[in-house]
Amino acid sequence: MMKRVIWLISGLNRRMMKLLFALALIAYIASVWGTYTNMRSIQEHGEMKIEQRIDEAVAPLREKIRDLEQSFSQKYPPVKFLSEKDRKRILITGGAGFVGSHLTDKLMMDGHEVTVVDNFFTGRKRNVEHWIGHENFELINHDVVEPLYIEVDQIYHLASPASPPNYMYNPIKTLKTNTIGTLNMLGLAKRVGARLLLASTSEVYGDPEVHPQNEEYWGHVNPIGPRACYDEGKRVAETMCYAYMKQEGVEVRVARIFNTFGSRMHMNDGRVVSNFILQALQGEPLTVYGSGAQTRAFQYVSDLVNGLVLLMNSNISSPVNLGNPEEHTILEFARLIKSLVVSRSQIQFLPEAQDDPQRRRPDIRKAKMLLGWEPVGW
Ligand SMILES: O=c1ccn([C@@H]2O[C@H](COP(=O)(O)OP(=O)(O)O[C@H]3OC[C@@H](O)[C@H](O)[C@H]3O)[C@@H](O)[C@H]2O)c(=O)[nH]1
Repeated sequence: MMKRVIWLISGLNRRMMKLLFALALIAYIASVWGTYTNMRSIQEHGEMKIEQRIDEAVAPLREKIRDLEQSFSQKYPPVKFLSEKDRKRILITGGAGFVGSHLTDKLMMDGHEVTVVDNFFTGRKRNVEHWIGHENFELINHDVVEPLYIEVDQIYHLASPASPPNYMYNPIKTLKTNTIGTLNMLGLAKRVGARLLLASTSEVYGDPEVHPQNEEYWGHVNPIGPRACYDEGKRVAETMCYAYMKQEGVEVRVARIFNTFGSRMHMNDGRVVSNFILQALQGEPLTVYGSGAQTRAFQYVSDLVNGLVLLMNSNISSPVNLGNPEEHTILEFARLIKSLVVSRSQIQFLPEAQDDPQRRRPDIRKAKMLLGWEPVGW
């Protein structure tokens, strides 16, 4: 009996022990789970706080980005919509230069796709920066002395330094640009079937013996003088155009550009208009080379750009003068600029520049008759 009782008690004890052990285990698991969930909630709370702080810090940045995005989409000058059939793919070599950048503006605003190629020797990114990012615009840092492989319908070949101090600074480079560069662009025109317009110059007439200069005149150029790198470079560039036209059937247009002025001429350009304006504004002497009796006629850049576009889209393959026929002496220009700026500057006479053309005035009857173009001034 006693044994049975002891066995019962010990049996009960074993069950109790098991029960107690199970309860202890559950209590332990519950406490571990409790601590875990507690820690998680603290962590989640912390994370929420951090996220909130990040949100607070980023909010003004997000606003700035939104403002910037809005300003990006509004910053371009207005561009016409052209249908696929009318929209052309146009390459402008030297498109970041003085004339090139104004031409870029016109063709972009007319709704075309414009690719500007420039080596930034005299051109400046600033001149076309207002188009950067526009879907119709592309800017390529490239020297035309190297071949270029792109698909285009029209090529305005303007790449070359144009101011006498600039083109004389590195005559070999000027020659390479106007010879190899022009060959490369004519090769491109031939490959892709594009029409090419060459920006030639009144300098092909040299120091002219015919006045005013018409397109029939062959010119009077010193082939070994300091200006020859540009004058002869442009003359042979014209020769190349007509060789490609005759031999390869390339469509060419040749604009003989006379003296031009306007915005985006660089302060250090060295040509007479920018020199005189800068000198007059700074109260420095206006530097007249020689007696000042040599003559020029100046057209405003917007007139020139209109003429270039008209010529490109015409059927005139022979050279066309683009310039303003209103001729004045350089001394008259010096006096005019001095009075317009209301400057106290003196006029200083410096030695005459070698081979400086003495008289220059375009005969623009051809442009008037065939393009309906004449300068309207500024
Ligand atoms: O400070 C100056 C600068 C120039 N000049 C004179 O002003 C006249 C015009 O000189 P520019 O340098 O402006 O231009 P140029 O007419 O000599 O050459 C220009 O011709 C036509 C274009 O193709 C080119 O842009 C450029 O070569 C020249 O007689 C020159 O000697 C001055 O008297 N003072």
